Amino acid sequence: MTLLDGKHVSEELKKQIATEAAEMLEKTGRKPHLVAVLVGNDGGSETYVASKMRNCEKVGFKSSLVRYDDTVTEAALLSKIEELNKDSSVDGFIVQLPLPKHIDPEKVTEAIDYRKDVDGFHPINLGRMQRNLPCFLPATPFGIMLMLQFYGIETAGKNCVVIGRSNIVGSPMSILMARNANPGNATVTLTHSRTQNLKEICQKADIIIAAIGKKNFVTADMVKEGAVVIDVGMNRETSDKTKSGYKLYGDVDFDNVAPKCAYITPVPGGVGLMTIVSLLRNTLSAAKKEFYS
Ligand SMILES: NC(=O)C1=CN([C@@H]2O[C@H](COP(=O)(O)OP(=O)(O)OC[C@H]3O[C@@H](n4cnc5c(N)ncnc54)[C@H](OP(=O)(O)O)[C@@H]3O)[C@@H](O)[C@H]2O)C=CC1
Ligand SMILES: Nc1nc(=O)c2c([nH]1)NC[C@@H]1CN(c3ccc(C(=O)N[C@@H](CCC(=O)O)C(=O)O)cc3)C=[N+]21
Repeated sequence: MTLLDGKHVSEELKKQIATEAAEMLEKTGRKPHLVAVLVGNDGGSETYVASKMRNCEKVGFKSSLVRYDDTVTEAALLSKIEELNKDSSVDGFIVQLPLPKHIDPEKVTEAIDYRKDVDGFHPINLGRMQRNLPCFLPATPFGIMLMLQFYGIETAGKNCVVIGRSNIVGSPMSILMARNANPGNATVTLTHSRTQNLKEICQKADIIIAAIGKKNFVTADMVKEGAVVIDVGMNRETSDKTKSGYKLYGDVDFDNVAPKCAYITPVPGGVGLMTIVSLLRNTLSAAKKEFYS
């Protein structure tokens, strides 16, 4: 069993990003600039956004945080997005999800200029991804592709089962794995809460990508010997044994599944770190106008 080490891979990819950012500064006098919009004070979101900002500094980007109380109106948020769309000092921005119930995430996503949509959630980026056209790829699925590529894991012709069909992880993941590209060219089954016989479907999988949001959902009896298991889950439980006051669990019963796997990602230290590096990659691409002028 080989552990897919998100810490190692993300550090390697960040070196390359830092080099390119330094070259850009040299040539243009500008740093790539990412803005994160955070509404409310959800513990997970606070941690992830803080980590995104910290990583920007590490690779020589400028980063700014725009904070709102969870009582902010949808109109006020949309008007901020309009302002960020027009601000030429901002290369890319993200609105951290989830949003409070009174704000429609679909409206917010579509309001973002697709040329600054470094999360890759806008329908234009989604459609361009499906067509294999240059675009911002959604950070988590992109990070998983980078991880597979780094370890030279063969995906062509493999049976890939994605569990979960969210807009930000499962659905785009299934598109990327099925695309005629490398990595890609897998035979993909996209499963969700209405799927029947999930266990039997998983048992046939060469690659399982779990994005459900439930601790220990993927158990050893679902996994075939020699499978590749990618665990996207970030389930936080309070704990008095850790400094942070919480402990993170993936969606996979790691202790029992890992011995059967050819490759597996740990949580923490796996996909989450790749998500952040992908966001940095997209921000650099935005600053360089690699996809859109
Ligand atoms: N590591 C990272 O960078 C990231 C981690 N995450 C984490 O990944 C997990 C998933 O996130 P996200 O995609 O946003 O989650 P969502 O809650 O949006 O989606 C969960 C999906 O799982 C499906 N599901 C729920 N129960 C079952 C079941 N019993 N059997 C089969 N499928 C089921 C749902 O089906 P249905 O559609 O039918 O409801 C849904 O499609 C979370 O733990 C989240 O914190 C998320 C983003 C990035
Ligand atoms: N607009 C938007 N874009 C996102 O990309 C987005 C989002 N909303 N909402 C929530 C999910 C979740 N997500 C993670 C990012 C980093 C880690 C991460 O860094 N994880 C570390 C540990 C973090 C910790 O210690 O708590 C790890 O796995 O090692 C996890 C999860 C991005 N998301």
